[in-house]
Amino acid sequence: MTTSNTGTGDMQPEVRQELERLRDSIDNIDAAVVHLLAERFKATQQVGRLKAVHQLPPADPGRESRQIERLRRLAENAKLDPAFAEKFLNFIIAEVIRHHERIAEDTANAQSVDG
Ligand SMILES: O=C(O)C(=O)C[C@]1(C(=O)O)C=C[C@@H](O)C=C1
Repeated sequence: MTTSNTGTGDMQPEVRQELERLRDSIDNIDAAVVHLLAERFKATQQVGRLKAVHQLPPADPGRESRQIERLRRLAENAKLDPAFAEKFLNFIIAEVIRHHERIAEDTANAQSVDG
């Protein structure tokens, strides 16, 4: 067992208060991020269905390059590390592409059953 302070038990009241205030703010921001991501995935699910029905490829590398370019610029202006913004977008897009592939598979299977 170490003696390092990992909790908030032995903190000065002013420090504890400031930490709580900042954490409330962080919790609100995290909630907003989750809601925004949920909305984004709702939109991409619709794109996935549209692509599947019209037999378009799940990924569009040209579109991704333009999104990354734009997001890096936005990040720089917002004083956020553009490399982090790019990694974050790529992480989300990889998940979207997995969803698109699943939708395409399900759509193809449904069409082969329907004849
Ligand atoms: O815009 C599209 O074509 C999408 O499928 C959406 C999206 C994205 O998540 O933004 C995902 C995959 C594509 O490679 C490009 C962009």
